[in-house]
Amino acid sequence: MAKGNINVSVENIFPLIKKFLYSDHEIFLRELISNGTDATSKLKHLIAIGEADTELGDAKIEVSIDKEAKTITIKDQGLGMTSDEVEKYINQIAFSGAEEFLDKYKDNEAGIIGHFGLGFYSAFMVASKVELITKSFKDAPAAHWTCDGSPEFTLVESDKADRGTEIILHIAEDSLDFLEENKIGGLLDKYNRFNQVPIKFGTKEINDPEFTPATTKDAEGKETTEAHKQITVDNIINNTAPAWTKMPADLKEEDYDNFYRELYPMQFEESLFHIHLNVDYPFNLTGILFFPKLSPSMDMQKDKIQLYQNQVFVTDNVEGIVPDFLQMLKGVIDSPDIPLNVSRSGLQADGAVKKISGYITKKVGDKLVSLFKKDRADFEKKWNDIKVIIEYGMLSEDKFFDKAKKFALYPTVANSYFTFDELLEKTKDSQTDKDGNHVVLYAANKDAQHSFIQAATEKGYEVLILDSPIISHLMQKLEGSAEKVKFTRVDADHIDNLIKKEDNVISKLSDEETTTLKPIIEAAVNSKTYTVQLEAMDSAASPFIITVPEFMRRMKEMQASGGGGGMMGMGNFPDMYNLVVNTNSPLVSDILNNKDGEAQKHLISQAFDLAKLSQNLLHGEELTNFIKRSYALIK
Ligand SMILES: Nc1ncnc2c1ncn2[C@@H]1O[C@H](COP(=O)(O)OP(=O)(O)OP(=O)(O)O)[C@@H](O)[C@H]1O
Repeated sequence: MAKGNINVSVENIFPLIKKFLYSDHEIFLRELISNGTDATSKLKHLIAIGEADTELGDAKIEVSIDKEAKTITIKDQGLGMTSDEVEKYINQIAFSGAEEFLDKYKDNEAGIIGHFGLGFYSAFMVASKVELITKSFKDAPAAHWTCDGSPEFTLVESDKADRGTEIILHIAEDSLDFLEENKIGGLLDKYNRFNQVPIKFGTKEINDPEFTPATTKDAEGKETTEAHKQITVDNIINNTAPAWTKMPADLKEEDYDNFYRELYPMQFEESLFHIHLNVDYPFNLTGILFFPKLSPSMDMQKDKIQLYQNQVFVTDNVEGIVPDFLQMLKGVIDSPDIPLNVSRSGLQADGAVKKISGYITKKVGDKLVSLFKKDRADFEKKWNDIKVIIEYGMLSEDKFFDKAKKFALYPTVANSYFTFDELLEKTKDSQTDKDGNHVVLYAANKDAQHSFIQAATEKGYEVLILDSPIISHLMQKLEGSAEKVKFTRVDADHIDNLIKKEDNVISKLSDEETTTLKPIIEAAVNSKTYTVQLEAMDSAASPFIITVPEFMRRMKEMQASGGGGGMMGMGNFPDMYNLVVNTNSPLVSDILNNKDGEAQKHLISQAFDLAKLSQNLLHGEELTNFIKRSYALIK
């Protein structure tokens, strides 16, 4: 029997391991299963190259719980270890590996991604004693290593006859909850549901596939079918060949749908489309990303992109790996090239990670281009569900902005969908004002801005419907990308002022009359919020129109949705409106010519309230007064 000290220089590693992030004790299982998986893959490789004279069989990893003995056992059928190898790999390599990991971890507590790399010694997070019984595929006696959490260990021969390694964890008193089947089942499902080697966790009853229940008829012709024969089989908890590990050419549309359902069993909406990632140079990455159907009631944070490493779950926090705007996607990425023992900030500096992030952005862009080209009608149908992600991407990544010009859509109130270039082409002649500004008209809400939309469409203008929260930032960017293009919301002014043409409307009122009228209206309106503006417009247009100056509104919106670009302090600026009075409207002439001061005031108030009403600005006492006044008028 051998006894020894693992490493005299660091006696305190065990208490350190135990103290290691309390909530992450669960990773011990993933680490030990990964070792079993590696041991199985290595053996497979050795057999393949003729260096191991043995059969792999249907090698699996078995996880079992013994509540009475208070143990959890993880048993593999991999290459095993000789006694000398235990000495080398467990006492020296694994130990110094754990030591190194903890050393890094100490300085970098919460930042480490997925806490990979602690390895074999993570067993001591939950166990007070660990036994390792192993038999190598080589012709050598089995070895039995025991360690009770002190740096001392024992190593003796064992009579284990079958190849592979068995780790027996004697669960510590403070970790007994790990002896619950549900707990272990949950962890297997979280970390290992796509493990490369099958994992057996108990058994289950299934209908015997070899057996066909017989149906018999009695004298009256009533049919009875006998019960199905049940058999007990291994409960294999994982799918060893998930869709993302296959070649895109080998998968059909329904395979992707099935995988989406497998990944998110609680998600009842189908995904809109998928992007299969598959690259092996200059880095290794596979995965499938899904564009989810975003519905406002859905908890967007719930089903996130999952990061795997060689089919083992690491984390669903892909910050720093996947560009921000794509974090609303779902699916899986699997890459052995993402360093996990660094902090999040360390990730950003990593060359491979930067390339990965760039590659994902490019693939998503390419896929969108091809979907758009392949079936534009279908793309238009999906636009509402994907626009937020794309608009966010256009704002945050310049390369994506350039690519998105090919497929980003701008829907109109009449349900046409234009690309930006198509829109500019279509409206170039009609919507360019006398100063050469190409005015892109848009509305944020079809109902609220109804009268303005109508006025614009009657003139034959195209009005876009742009209602995303970040759209004001995007408009700013689009304006910057095209010369003399100006976005203007339809209610920013009277339509004739939004796109000013050469033909000036002649005012029915003389300058003198206008000068007389202005203070009369200002006195009746009596509000600092409204700036009265008298303008000669089409006589059929409304007499009073309330407008929100484009610049002011957009700055406020940009500030509200964050992301910079807004003017300092604009967010707190009070609402300001223009009250545009159409001096060519017959009603305005009536107001001017009415010599009864009270009646004149009444007319102004009534017209002003109607203008407010059309902008949904009439509330409370003002609304009550308006209704009373209106009834009085029709009496
Ligand atoms: N189940 C096992 N079967 C065979 N060898 C094993 C097994 N578990 C551990 N080993 C050996 O012990 C070594 C150290 O294991 P440990 O888990 O500490 O680190 P690792 O697996 O090399 O790396 P990582 O830090 O990523 O886990 C392994 O490299 C392997 O040689």
